Amino acid sequence: MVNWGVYEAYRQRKKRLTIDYDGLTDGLKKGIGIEVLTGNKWYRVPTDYGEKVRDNGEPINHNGSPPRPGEAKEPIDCLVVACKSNQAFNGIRSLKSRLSSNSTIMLVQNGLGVAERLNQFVFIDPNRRPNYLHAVFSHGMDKKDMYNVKYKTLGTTSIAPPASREITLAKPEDDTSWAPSMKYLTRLFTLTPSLVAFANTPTNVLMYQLEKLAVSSVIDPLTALNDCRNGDLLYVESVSRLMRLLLLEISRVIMAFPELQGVPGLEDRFLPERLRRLVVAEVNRTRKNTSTMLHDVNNRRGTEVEYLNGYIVRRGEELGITCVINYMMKHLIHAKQQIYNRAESEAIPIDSDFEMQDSSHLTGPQITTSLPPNTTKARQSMPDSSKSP
Ligand SMILES: CC(C)(CO)[C@@H](O)C(=O)[O-]
Repeated sequence: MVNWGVYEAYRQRKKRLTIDYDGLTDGLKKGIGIEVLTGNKWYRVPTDYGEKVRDNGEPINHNGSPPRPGEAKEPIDCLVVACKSNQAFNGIRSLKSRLSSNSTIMLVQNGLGVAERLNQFVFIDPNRRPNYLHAVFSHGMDKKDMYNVKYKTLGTTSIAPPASREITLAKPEDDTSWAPSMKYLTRLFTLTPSLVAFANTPTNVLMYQLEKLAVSSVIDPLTALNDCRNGDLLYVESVSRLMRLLLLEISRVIMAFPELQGVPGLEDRFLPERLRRLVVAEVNRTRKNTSTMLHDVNNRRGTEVEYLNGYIVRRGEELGITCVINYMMKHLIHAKQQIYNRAESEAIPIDSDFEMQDSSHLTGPQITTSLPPNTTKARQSMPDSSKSP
């Protein structure tokens, strides 16, 4: 958990994580080991920590020495990271000393480019780098509160290692080079019925991820900039025009990806018009919702924009394709955050340790932690995304 406030909310909820399936609640009550992040260190929380009574009402006698959290240092074999891309980068960075070339990190995000940036800035030595798996989740869920989700529509979980950027047309995709922790994690997922998980090919998983990225790269910044619900984007002529321009660039970049060359049906699948239909379907499906980027901007948190539009801009640059509309979107989001922060520079609510540790320039405006408790100050955001974290 990313701070003690999050742990306290979990404790108040009687340590229950619940999934609501059509009114039937599946509560997971016990046996979950919890670690909490504080000052860039993870602490393992003893089961009785902060408790005076057991679940059955019996008082707990700590014999004068209540259990205290100790720093968690054990190596991690398998790590599943299902938070937003900017948080994933910072969270994994804080676990660096516990991850090795025997570990596997499963990344489950709408944004792309987390593994690349981890390799560039955190796991710089290729021989000591953990393995990665990507997972794409298509189950429909609604978050009711922090520990309670409602399961809405059946989907699947598709898993694969990252696709290679080298052109490997004739090379079959096999698992002979998979580390034991990659095989273990994949088996664990595929043997869990409710996840409907299966091992897929790297290119198939990448294409699912790119569809999600295209959809989020349109809906998230447009709703965050217009401060509106997803459904408000429909039937607005100026929005439709912007949507088409964004998707023209996104489609062009994706079709030039070296790792997708030769994939049958690529041109049809990533045609701007097909992507537009995906966006409109998602806007309709989530029309009453506010997007995560709008939430983040309004709550003065870092956003995923560098892993959505920013990813397209960076991949476009590598391929010689200039993406001015996506570049403008990401800078409009950064600008909005910087303007908010400057206006409130003496009173930014700090919402979590996680964000405070987010020293990444990727997430826009930053908050310094070296000030006295009641004084906060806007951090300067770096002018561009692609230098150092
Ligand atoms: C807009 C969205 C619903 C697309 O799936 C998602 O990216 C979100 O909530 O930000």
